Parts: sequence; structure tokens; C-alpha cells
Amino acid sequence: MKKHIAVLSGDGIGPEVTAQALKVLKAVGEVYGHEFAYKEALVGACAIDATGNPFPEETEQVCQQADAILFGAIGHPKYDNDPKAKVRPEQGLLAMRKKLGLFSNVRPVKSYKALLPISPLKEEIIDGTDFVVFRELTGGIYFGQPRGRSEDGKNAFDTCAYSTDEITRVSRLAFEAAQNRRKKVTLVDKANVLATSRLWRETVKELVSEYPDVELDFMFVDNAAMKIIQNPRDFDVVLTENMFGDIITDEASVISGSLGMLPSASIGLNQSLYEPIHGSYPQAAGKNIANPFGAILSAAMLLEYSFGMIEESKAINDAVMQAMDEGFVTEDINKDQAKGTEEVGDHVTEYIKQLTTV
Ligand SMILES: NC(=O)C1=CN([C@@H]2O[C@H](COP(=O)(O)OP(=O)(O)OC[C@H]3O[C@@H](n4cnc5c(N)ncnc54)[C@H](O)[C@@H]3O)[C@@H](O)[C@H]2O)C=CC1
Ligand SMILES: CC(C)CC(=O)C(=O)O
Ligand SMILES: [Mg+2]
Repeated sequence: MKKHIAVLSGDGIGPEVTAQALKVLKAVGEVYGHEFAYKEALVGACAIDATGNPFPEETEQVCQQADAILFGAIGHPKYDNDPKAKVRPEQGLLAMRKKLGLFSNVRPVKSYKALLPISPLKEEIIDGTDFVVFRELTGGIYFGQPRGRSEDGKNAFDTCAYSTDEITRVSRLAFEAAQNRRKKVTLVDKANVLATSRLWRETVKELVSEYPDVELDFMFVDNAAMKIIQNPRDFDVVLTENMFGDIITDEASVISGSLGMLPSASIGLNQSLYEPIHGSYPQAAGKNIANPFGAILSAAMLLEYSFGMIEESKAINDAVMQAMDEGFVTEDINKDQAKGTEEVGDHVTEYIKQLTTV
């Protein structure tokens, strides 16, 4: 049966890395005999330029009608450098997550054998790292009200708010994932200071009795930021709120080799979206230097999570590993012998295509 994929490439390097993921998906379709239909739509700065709205209604419809969504990145320096801008690309990203109910962002973090020798981190510390972060995605301080500035402009305020329902639904996904992994969940919070974090602890503690095979521990986020780099193998499933998850996963990406490496799945009530964890990296836009692995591995997650295509997803993961083994990596990974974004994407695509002949 034909599968409909909404493609929201966005801004900056978004279109370049998404193009590589699409090439790979098209090759998977050919090799495994799947019919994938793609529909593009605007989000972010490009959507503001075209319509004035960073998440236009038409884009929302395209997303709602699709079987899965592939997203690149949004953001543009003209907004980053204008604190008074009334409409911002990031509002499109947040509106998209909220309107589509994408409440759980799943971010796997792994070390790769081929990249260990060129890591800025010690090989013996990061080798064997394999954990996954469940980041709550539609609550917390990125969404809380009220927010804004005082009338005299001298005070600003944001609100961090969570309900037990919001905590419970993402926590259940984290516990279920742990049951299929090493059976350990670490709740990362700031319960020594924040009321929301204390609600997280209370709620998650109650829930764990339903998962007797899973061990639950707690860690303050400042400590976790340090331990993730010092002892990454200690982690299995990390469960955390929106902003903490955002920050610690950028940090954790160094273990994999680069921010450009990490894929993610944003799981929703009726819809799921797949996105590399990085932003629009505007300094690299149009230069053919961005790492496309995060986007390509996000396509692999799409096939597995939304379409149940386990073998196809594994083929993409194998292709990425092979590209790394053969040195087909961008300059963020190997400055001296870098390949271009396109070349890396082509290499992964060719690996998939030759699977027909096996
Ligand atoms: N999901 C999204 O669409 C996100 C959007 N943003 C937006 O992106 C824009 C730039 O934000 P930044 O803070 O600079 O974050 P960024 O993630 O775009 O880039 C930060 C740094 O990470 C590295 N990097 C990121 N992606 C890479 C890739 N594919 N290959 C190689 N290196 C890569 C580069 O060293 C870059 O300077 C802003 O407008 C921001 O609001 C930021 C984060 C997430
Ligand atoms: C606009 C930000 C919340 C995007 C971001 O940094 C992310 O989702 O990782
Ligand atoms: Mg982020």
C-alpha cells in the first residue's frame, strides 16, 4: 500500500540534509518494492517569507494527511539577531509540535567504532555507549504561559508548567523502551529547586510499580550533564522534561562524533515526525559540508517506528556504518579527509541500491 510522507525541509542546511534522506528512502522503496509518495510543505523562515506564518495551515493539513513526516531544521540569522521580531521560525517548530501532539522526542545516542579514534573524548570512556533520551516535547518552559516582558521592558518572564498527564504519557513510552533494553530509567530533573521537577519525581515514582522489571533512578540535571560525558555507559533510558532534554542531547552528540549525527523521532498521539536533532546551521547552508547522517538515520527511524519496516531501517543503519568505516564522512567528523554532504548521501544510497544484487 502506498505510504504518504510529508517532507518539511525547512531552512539553512535543512533542505540539503533532507535531500540526502530522501535519496536513501527512494532507494529503499526501489529495492524493497515499497511505494512512497512525498509531499513537500513549508515551515520556518521560508514559510514566513512565503506566507507570513511559520507553520501555515496548508502545511498542517499536509502533515495531518500523511502517514509520517520527515523534517529538516528551521531558523535564520535575520530572526536570531533581531530580539524584537514578532514572528519567528522557532514559533513554527513549536506550533507544529503542539498542534500535531508530538509529545515524546526519542533521541538515541551511540558511539561508533569507526569514529572512536578521532573523537575529542577518550575512546575507553565512550566506547560501547548506547542510551536513549526520552525528551518531553510539548510542555515545560518552551510553552508555558504567561511569558513576556513587563511594561517598562526591564523584566522578562517565562513559565515552566507540567501536568501529571503530560508526564505520564512520555514516561510510559520510556518505561516500555527500557523493558526492551537494559531495564533502567534515569529521570533527569532539578527536583531540589523546581516544583515541576518534584511533580515529575512523584508521578514517575508512582508509575514505576507498573514496570516491576525496570529499575528507576534519579539524577539532578547539572550532575547528569557531567556524568553523561564522564560515564556514558551507565545510562540506558534517560527520561526528562523539554528544555533539559534539548540541552543534554546536544551535549551527548559529542559522544557520537558531532551534532550532525543524531536522529530523533517525535512521537505523537496520531502522527509522528522524524528530525535530526540539530538546527539550521546557517553558516554551512549551501556549502555542501553539513553532516547528513542525523537526517538519514531519522529516515531509518521513520521506517521502523511508523511503517514497521525493521529490515529496511536496519539496511540504512548498516549503510551509514559502512560509510563511516570507509571514511565517507563530512568535515565535522574528519576535517582532513572530508567528503561533501552529497557524496556521503550518494554513498549511503549506493549501498542500499546494491542490496538488490545480493
Ligand atoms: N530543530 C530545529 O529546527 C532547530 C533549530 N535551531 C535553529 O537553528 C539556528 C542555528 O542555531 P544553532 O544554535 O547554531 O544550532 P545548530 O544546531 O544549527 O548548529 C550548532 C553547531 O552544531 C554543528 N552542527 C549542527 N548541525 C550540523 C550538521 N548537520 N553537520 C555538521 N555540524 C553540524 C555546527 O558546529 C554548528 O555550528 C537558529 O536559528 C536556531 O533557532 C536550533 C536547534 C534546533
Ligand atoms: C527551537 C528549539 C526548541 C529547537 C531545539 O533546539 C530542539 O528541538 O532541539
Ligand atoms: Mg536543540
